Amino acid sequence: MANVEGMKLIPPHNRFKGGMPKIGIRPTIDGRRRGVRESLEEQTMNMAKAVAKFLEENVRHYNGMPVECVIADTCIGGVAEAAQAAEKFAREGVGVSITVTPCWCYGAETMDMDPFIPKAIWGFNGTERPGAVYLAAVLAAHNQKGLPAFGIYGRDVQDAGDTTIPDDVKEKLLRFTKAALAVANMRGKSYLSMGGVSMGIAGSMVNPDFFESYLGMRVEYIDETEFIRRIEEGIYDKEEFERALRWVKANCKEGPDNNPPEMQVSREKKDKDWEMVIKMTMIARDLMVGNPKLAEMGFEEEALGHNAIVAGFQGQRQWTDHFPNGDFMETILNSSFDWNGIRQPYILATENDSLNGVAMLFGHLLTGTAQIFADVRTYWSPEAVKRVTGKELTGLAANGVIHLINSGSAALDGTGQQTKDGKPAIKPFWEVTPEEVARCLDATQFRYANLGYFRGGGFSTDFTTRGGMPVTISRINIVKGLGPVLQLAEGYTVELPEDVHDILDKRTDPTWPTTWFVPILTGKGAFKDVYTVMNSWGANHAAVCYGHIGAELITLASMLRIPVCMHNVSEDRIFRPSAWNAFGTNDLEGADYRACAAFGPLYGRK
Ligand SMILES: C[C@H](O)[C@@H](O)[C@@H](O)C(=O)CO
Ligand SMILES: [Mn+2]
Repeated sequence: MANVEGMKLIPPHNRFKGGMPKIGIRPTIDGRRRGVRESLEEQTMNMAKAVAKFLEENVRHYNGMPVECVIADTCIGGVAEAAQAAEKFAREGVGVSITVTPCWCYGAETMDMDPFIPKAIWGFNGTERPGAVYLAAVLAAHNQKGLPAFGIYGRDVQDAGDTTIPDDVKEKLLRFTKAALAVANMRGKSYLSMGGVSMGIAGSMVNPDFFESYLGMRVEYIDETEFIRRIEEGIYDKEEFERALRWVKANCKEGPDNNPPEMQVSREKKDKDWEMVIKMTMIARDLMVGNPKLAEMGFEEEALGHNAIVAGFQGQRQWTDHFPNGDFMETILNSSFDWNGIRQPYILATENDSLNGVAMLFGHLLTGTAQIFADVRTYWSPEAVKRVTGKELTGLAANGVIHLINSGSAALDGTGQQTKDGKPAIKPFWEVTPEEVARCLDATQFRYANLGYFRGGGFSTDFTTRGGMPVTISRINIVKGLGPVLQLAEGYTVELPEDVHDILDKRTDPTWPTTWFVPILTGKGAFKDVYTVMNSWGANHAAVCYGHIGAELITLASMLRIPVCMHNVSEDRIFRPSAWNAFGTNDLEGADYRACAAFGPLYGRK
C-alpha cells in the first residue's frame, strides 16, 4: 500500500509570470438621457453583477484559481464609454469579454472591438425593452467587421424586473467562458520541444506557425543534451532528489521484467536508471516552468524556465537507444501528484507529438484534469476477439473496442482510481484526495522497459484503466492546403474480463498502460461503427480527457478558427459564434470549415 501520510494539496497558484486573465463584463445601454437611460441603469448593471457573481461562483481557472470578473465602471451607452471600458480592461488584464443588456443600444458604437479577446453577448429576452434587437444588431456588426462573437439569447421571455439568469443562458455562459479562458490562458505561453523529431512522427516536426497563428503561443526548442548537462553538472535540487528517490522507492512498485532472461539487466543498472529517470523528471519540469531553487544555487538563467504550459520529449530514438526512456518522467509530470504533494499536472507529450500535446492542453485547460496520452493502437472487432479468446464481447464493448496504449505519458490518474459519486473518475487535481493518490499508485506497476524498443532501459508505466468513465479522445491534425483540424470522439472506458484483457494485452506490450475505449456511435459518417471511428482517426495518437467535453472543444476550436473534422456531439450542444450561421445552417460541418477559412487563424498575420 502506498504511503500517503502527510500528503498535502499544493494550493492552486499561477506558475507563470504575470496575472491570470480576467473576465470583463460590459453592461451596454441605450444612451438617450432624460428618461430612457436612467430607467435602465439599474437593471443593466444588475445583469452585469449577476453574470459576474454566477461566473465567479461556478468557474475556476485550469490551475484551480478562482476566476475574477471586472465590470466596466459605467454602463456603456456610446463610444466614449466603450473606450473607457476597453482601457479599464487592458489595465486589469481582461482576456474574455461578455456584453450584457436588457435593452436596445447602439451596435457599432458600444461593441467590443478587440480582435483577440473572445466575446459573447447576452441579450435579455424581454419585450418592454428590446435586448434581443440589440443582440441581433450588434452581432450583425460583429460579423460585418470580421470580429466573431457568441450570441446568447434565453429561450423564454423574462419580466423586466427579473434578475435571475435562466438555465439555458447559464449553460451558454459556462460553455463560452470555459473555452474563452482556455484561449486567454494559453496565449503568450510556450510549447517546449525537448529534442527533435521522434521516429519520423510528423507531429514532432513542431510547427511554430501553427502555435503562433492559431494559439498565440511560441515554440521553444532545446536539445536533449541539456538533460545530460544538468545531470552531470548537478543543476537540480539535490534535497528534492533525495526526497523524490525515497518516495519513489516507497510508493512506485516495480513489476516483473518482461524481457527475455538473457537480455535482462542487473539490479545495479536498474537502480541507476531509477536515479536517472527521477532526475529527468525534475529537470523536464524545471525546463518547462523554472525553479527558484536553481537561482539560490547560482543558476539564475536555468531558474527561469521556458514559460512552457505544454512540452514534448522526443525520446525515441537517439535518447532511448542509449539512455533510460522518458516514460516515468512523462507519467509523473502528467499526473496530479508527485513527491511534493497533490498538484497541477504538467502537460507533456511523448514522442514530442506536439499536436497531441495541444489536444492534451485543450483538455487540461477546459477541465483542470490530468490527461492520458496514447497510441490509437488496435481496433478489436467482436469477431477477432472471439477468434483469439473464444469469448464474446458484451455490454458497452459489444460492438468492438479500441485499444489505447503507449509506453509513456499516461497520467497515473488514468488508472480511474479516483471516484465521483462512487464511480471511477479523473478529477481536477484540487479535488484529488491522498487516499485516491494511494489507489492510483497501488493500481500501477513500473516495469522495466522493453529492451527491444528501448535499448537504454528505463521504466514503463503499467496499469489498466477502470471501465465506466465518460471520456473524450481528441487530436489536432495539420493538413497541407487546409491547416489544422480537430477531431474528437466522446465515449466510455470499458473493462474487459480479465482473461480476455490478458490475451489481448500480451499480444501488444503488457508493460504499458491500457485504456479500452468505446466511442458513442451515431450510425452516421465516422461514427457509423467502432471500426470506422478507428479507421477515420487522423494520426497514431489521441489525448484522452475525462468527461464528455466534445461541446467545449468545439466551442474552443471555433474561437481559434480550427475546423472540427470529426465529432459525435449532438447539434443541440454545439455553440459557435453567430457568424457561423451565415456560412450555412443545414450542414454545420461544412459551415464550420467555411467560417474558419474566411476569418483565418485568431492571431494570423499576412
Ligand atoms: C516503442 C514504439 O516505438 C512505440 O513507441 C510506437 O509504437 C509508438 O508509440 C508510435 O507512436
Ligand atoms: Mn506513440
